[in-house]
Amino acid sequence: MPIVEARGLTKVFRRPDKGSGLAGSVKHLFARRYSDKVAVDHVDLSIEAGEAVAYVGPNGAGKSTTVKLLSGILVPTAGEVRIDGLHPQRDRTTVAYRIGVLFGQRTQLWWDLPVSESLAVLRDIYGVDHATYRKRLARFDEVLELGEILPVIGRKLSLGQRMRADLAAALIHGPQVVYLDEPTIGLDLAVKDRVREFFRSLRDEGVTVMLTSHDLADIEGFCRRLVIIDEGRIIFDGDLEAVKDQFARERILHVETERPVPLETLEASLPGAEIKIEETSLRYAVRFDRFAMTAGQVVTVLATLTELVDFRVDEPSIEDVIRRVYSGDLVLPR
Ligand SMILES: Nc1ncnc2c1ncn2[C@@H]1O[C@H](COP(=O)(O)OP(=O)(O)OP(=O)(O)O)[C@@H](O)[C@H]1O
Repeated sequence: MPIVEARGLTKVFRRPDKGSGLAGSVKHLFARRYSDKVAVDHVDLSIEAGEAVAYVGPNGAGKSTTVKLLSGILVPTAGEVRIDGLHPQRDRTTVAYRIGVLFGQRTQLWWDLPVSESLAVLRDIYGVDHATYRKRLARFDEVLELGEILPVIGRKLSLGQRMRADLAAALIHGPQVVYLDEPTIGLDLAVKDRVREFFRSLRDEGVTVMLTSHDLADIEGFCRRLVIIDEGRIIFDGDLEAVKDQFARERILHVETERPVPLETLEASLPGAEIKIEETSLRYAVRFDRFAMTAGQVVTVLATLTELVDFRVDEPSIEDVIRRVYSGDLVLPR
C-alpha cells in the first residue's frame, strides 16, 4: 500500500476581483465579485514508502498547494488524500506524527526563542522522549552543524542557519514522510551541499521524501522519480534517469588538441555545433545535439583536423529537459 495517496485531488481558490485603489475596494464592498483559481486539478499521486520523488513545475503550477493538501494544512475542494491509510483531517494528530514539512519560504521556529527552545517545544508537543531527542539532536549536529546555532534567537538567524534549524524542526519527531518545499532557496553553495547530503541520508534511512525545487541540482542524484505539474495538472510521472537518457539533447565534449585549430575551421567541420575556446587555445568545448550527431562522430571529425590529447563528454542535465518542457518545446509521454 502506498504511504501517500491522492486521488482526484483538487483545490480551487476563490479570489476577490477588486478594482485598483480605494475606489475598487469600496466598490467591492457593495458588489462582491470573485473568480476561481484551480490551483490543483484532479491530481492522482501514489508514493511508496521509501521513495524519493521530485515534484517540479513552473511558478504558480500548484506545487506548494499540493504539499499543503498532502500534509492536511489545506482541505481539498474535491478528491482525497490518505497518508498511510489515514485521513489528514479526521486523523489529524496521528498523521501529524507521521509527516514532516519544510517550507523554505517560511519558518516554523518561534521568532523570539532560541533554536534550542523552539526544538524543545516541538519535542514536548510530539512527546519525543529525552534519549531519542538527544540522539536526533546529535545527528542534526553532525550533518547540519546544528550545535552552533542552538543558542541563537529565531529572528537573528541568517537564512542558511534558519533553514538548518527549520530542517531539524521538521524532523525532530522522526516522521516517516517528509515534504521539502524549496528547501535550499537562497542558500549559499556550501550550505546547499550540506543540506543535500542530509536529504540523501534521510532517503537512505528509508524516509519517504517529496521534494519541490526550482534548483534542479537538488533533485539530481537524489530522486529517482520525477513528477512534473503544470497549471495544476500532472503532465509527467516517471523515472528521472530514463527521461534524461531519452530526452536530454545537449552534450558537451571538452577536448584538448595537440595544436591550435582556428575556430572557423572547427565550426565549418561541425555544422550545428556551438564551439568555445576554454582557458587556452588548445582546449575547446563543443556543444552539440546528440540527436543530430554522436559524440563518436564529433571526435572523429576533430581527429581529422589535429591530434587529440584528451577529451571528455559531459552528462546531459535534467535541467535541459525540464526547461524545454516548461517552454512547451518538449512534451513528455505520460
Ligand atoms: N491562498 C491562496 N489564495 C488564492 N490563490 C492562491 C492561494 N495559494 C495559491 N494560490 C494560487 O494558486 C496557484 C498555485 O500556487 P502554488 O503556490 O501552489 O504554486 P507553486 O507551483 O508552488 O508556485 P511557486 O513555484 O511560484 O512557488 C497560483 O496561481 C497561486 O496564485
